[in-house]
Amino acid sequence: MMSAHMMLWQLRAATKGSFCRRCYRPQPQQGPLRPLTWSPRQLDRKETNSCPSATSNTEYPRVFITGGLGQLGVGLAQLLRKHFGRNNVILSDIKKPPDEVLNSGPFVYADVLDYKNLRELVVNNRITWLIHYSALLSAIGEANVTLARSVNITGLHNVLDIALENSLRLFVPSTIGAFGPSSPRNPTPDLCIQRPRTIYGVSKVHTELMGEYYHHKYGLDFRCLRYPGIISADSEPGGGTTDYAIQIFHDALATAKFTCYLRPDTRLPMMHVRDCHRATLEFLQAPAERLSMRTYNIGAMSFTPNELACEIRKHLPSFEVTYAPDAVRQGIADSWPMSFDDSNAQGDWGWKAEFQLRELVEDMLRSIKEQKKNAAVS
Ligand SMILES: NC(=O)c1ccc[n+]([C@@H]2O[C@H](COP(=O)([O-])OP(=O)(O)OC[C@H]3O[C@@H](n4cnc5c(N)ncnc54)[C@H](O)[C@@H]3O)[C@@H](O)[C@H]2O)c1
Ligand SMILES: C[C@@H](O)[C@H](N)C(=O)O
Repeated sequence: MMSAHMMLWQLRAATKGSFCRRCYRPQPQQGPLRPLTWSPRQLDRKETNSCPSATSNTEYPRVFITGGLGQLGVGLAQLLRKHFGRNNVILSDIKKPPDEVLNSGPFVYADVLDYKNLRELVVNNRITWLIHYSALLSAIGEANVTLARSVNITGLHNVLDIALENSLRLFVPSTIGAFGPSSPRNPTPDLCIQRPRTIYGVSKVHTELMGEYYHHKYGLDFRCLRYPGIISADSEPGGGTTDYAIQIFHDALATAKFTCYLRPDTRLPMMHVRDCHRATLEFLQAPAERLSMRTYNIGAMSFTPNELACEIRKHLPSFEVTYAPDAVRQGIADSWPMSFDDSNAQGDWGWKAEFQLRELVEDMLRSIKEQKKNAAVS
């Protein structure tokens, strides 16, 4: 049985092209829309799950972030709230939020494997943009393939269906990990062979292809950026291969010693977290006609552990690094791009990173020192 809302959506999509998410006026068609043939999932319980802010300003997008308590979600929510208003950005996760997150704006529990709950949240909070951050990253995914397959693939299917049914703009990040040993590695272009050897990479190629398929078949406004390794001072990394490039700063300041699980010459693309958040916002705001693709590489810099250590030594001359490569993470890193070609993102929607290695190191050391000082005071 098809819900009335879904039938209406199908009828509109089939007969008139896509519609404005707020006023339902017809919009220029972005791709060939065809009648749907699959059975939508049904809503069979009362929808009560809404945030107190569900009736706030409708001029701005209403944003919902899944997996928002990881390394990237809180910072992105902060930036989006500056632009769209505190109550127009709802963070969600399956973890308990710290006080400062609860006090900074709406937060709700949402498991991306619970389709009905997620749909209820999207409907009751009149969401227009969905940012899907829930995932198990590369190293932790290899340690738990079944869970990674479930969260990264089944979770994505739920999100895709909900985005389609509710005409959302859907952003899902991909990664340098979506490439593999047979991809060109230096630099890696947007379009090339992708045969990753991790469940994380496989799930992200699946994301890219499913999102693009829904875009071309049904007109879903799917947008995807392949992030490099993201470096941030104020949040813990979530079990990736690029995490060394965060831990190194904490250890450098704490003990002036660091043991690196990658070889000194392992080159990987990296990006400062503020560039990552800005890229995400700019890409989400880019007019559809400027996007010649739906999945873009974004780049900033590329360095090895040895180059990073040398840059840190300019500030902390006694800093020592020893190398003890870990077979799993070294194997993953050796199969990933060494640098990213992001010329399409630059040309289509004006992407340009602000942080290079020097600025990144200065900012990380300053931010961590400041955190330590604040912690000592409180
Ligand atoms: N951090 C990076 O360097 C990086 C690089 C490339 C791409 N990305 C992508 O960006 C996104 C965010 O990355 P991150 O570093 O914040 O990840 P993270 O691992 O730090 O956070 C992921 C979050 O997902 C949540 N989660 C797990 N299972 C869930 C479920 N069933 N339902 C809802 N939430 C669930 C976790 O609790 C966690 O808070 C991911 O999709 C990741 O693949 C990150
Ligand atoms: C690169 C990225 O996807 C993540 N930081 C990882 O290493 O798994």
